[in-house]
Amino acid sequence: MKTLQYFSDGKWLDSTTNKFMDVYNPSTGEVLAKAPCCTKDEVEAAIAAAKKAFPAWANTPVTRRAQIMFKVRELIEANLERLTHLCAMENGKALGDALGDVLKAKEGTEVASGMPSLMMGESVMDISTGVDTVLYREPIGVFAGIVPFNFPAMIPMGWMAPTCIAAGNTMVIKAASFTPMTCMEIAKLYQQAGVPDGVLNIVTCSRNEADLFLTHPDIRGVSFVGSTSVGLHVYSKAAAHGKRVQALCEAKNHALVLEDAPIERTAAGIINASFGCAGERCMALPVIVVQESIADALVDAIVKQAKQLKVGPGYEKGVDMGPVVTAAHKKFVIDWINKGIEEGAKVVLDGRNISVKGYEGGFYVGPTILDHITEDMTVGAQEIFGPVLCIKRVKDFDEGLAIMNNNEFANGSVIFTQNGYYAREFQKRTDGGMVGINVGIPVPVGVFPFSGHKRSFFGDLHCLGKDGMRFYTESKCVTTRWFDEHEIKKTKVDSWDGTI
Ligand SMILES: NC(=O)c1ccc[n+]([C@@H]2O[C@H](COP(=O)([O-])OP(=O)(O)OC[C@H]3O[C@@H](n4cnc5c(N)ncnc54)[C@H](O)[C@@H]3O)[C@@H](O)[C@H]2O)c1
Repeated sequence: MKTLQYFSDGKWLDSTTNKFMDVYNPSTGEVLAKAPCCTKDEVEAAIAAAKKAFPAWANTPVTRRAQIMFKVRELIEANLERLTHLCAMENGKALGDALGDVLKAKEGTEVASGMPSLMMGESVMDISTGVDTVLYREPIGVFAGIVPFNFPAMIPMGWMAPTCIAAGNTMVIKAASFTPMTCMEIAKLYQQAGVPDGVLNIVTCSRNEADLFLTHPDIRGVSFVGSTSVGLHVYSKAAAHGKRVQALCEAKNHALVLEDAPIERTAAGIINASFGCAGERCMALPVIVVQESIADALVDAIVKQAKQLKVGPGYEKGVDMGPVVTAAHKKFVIDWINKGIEEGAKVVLDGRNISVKGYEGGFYVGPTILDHITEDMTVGAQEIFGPVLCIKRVKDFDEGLAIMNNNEFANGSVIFTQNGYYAREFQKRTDGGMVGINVGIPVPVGVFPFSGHKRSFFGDLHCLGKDGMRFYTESKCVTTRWFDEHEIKKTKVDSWDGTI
């Protein structure tokens, strides 16, 4: 078992604390590593290192910063297999899902390599007065990143660090306590690529120490991804201390399936979206709203395909679905299934008692499908973050859409139909921020913002794309009057004769 170090001011350090957090291998239930609970002093020292590194990094030409980011991209590419295995090992997700996670970290660095054009300013010249106005964007200072366990590569090292750093800021990331290792391995690649000491720092710590980011005077902004309750706390506390904040939070994404949707293809899209990453992703599809006329046929097809999924250790070839992240989360998911049954759901596939031979200690929950979910059942409304699919039956498009929008979260929403009119109506009227048409998951693309709505997001600027770049920079507007070259025409108000 490995004792992890934290990364501060370009050095990998042992924490002085004697408190550690267990990092499990969820596929076996064994402890894989111990992550330090960094002390308040250690977190403060990482913030101080980021502050010290900021002026030189901000003054490094943006083209040079972009070059370094491209080097990081090449190193991620060269280490793809190793990082994918590590991600599958610490998180439990299947290799294909882990590869997707790491590839998204690579994509983030690719987009950040285009920072010179992303940060390009604007100018306005007023010939009559000889005044030019130039708007440009500049880095802000030290940012904090607070990340969840479910995408150990993509979120810290694809959504946060590349844009933040390429824009000229410095950053301290609080890695997820359950899954800090992939993030740390990618941080080593940043170092290898030439990111100077102190520009990127990674700590692992408890909530109390992480809370320091929200009030510390040297932290200018906070990027948070996690649950809605913590997100609201982070958003309100950090904003009250004058920081810019983006908080990406929970989801209960629904898919509407209309009666003209091809059953087998739709079921395959749903299987991937609902059970990929064992349901532990914010774009997962935990609720299907299906038109009554095809409901039985669709449920049969989903159940048939779900039964074929191979559940096992994420890092083994041929496995479709790994375990959930911890024993406590397994219990949470099973408690929700039980609650759904108490509320009146009909279990058509039950994953509560699954056992994987040779891996009996792993945190497995098999694919579970609950049918006949109605609007009064909380199981169909609250985030479970596990492989649990709820089926709601409706008579038509309007009823389905109304049910989907009657949801406190609005991260993503999807429709399966061949009818162009309904597809268009859906994109206009759905509350979801990320919308899919005939795809199970509207995948975030690095050049566009990733935009949840309602209680799935708090803040003004989303992550990724131009919004991400704007979050990590502030604009400066410079007005210049060229006295030597232009005669200044003054408007004489007292000479106005009243004619309009
Ligand atoms: N909307 C999105 O894009 C998106 C993406 C991925 C995950 N998520 C959400 O993340 C959640 C799962 O992740 P989780 O269980 O790690 O979430 P969580 O809210 O428990 O923790 C998120 C992070 O916040 C830290 N934290 C907790 N209390 C804190 C405090 N008081 N001050 C500062 N930091 C604190 C945690 O240590 C962790 O690093 C799910 O709800 C999921 O929907 C959302």
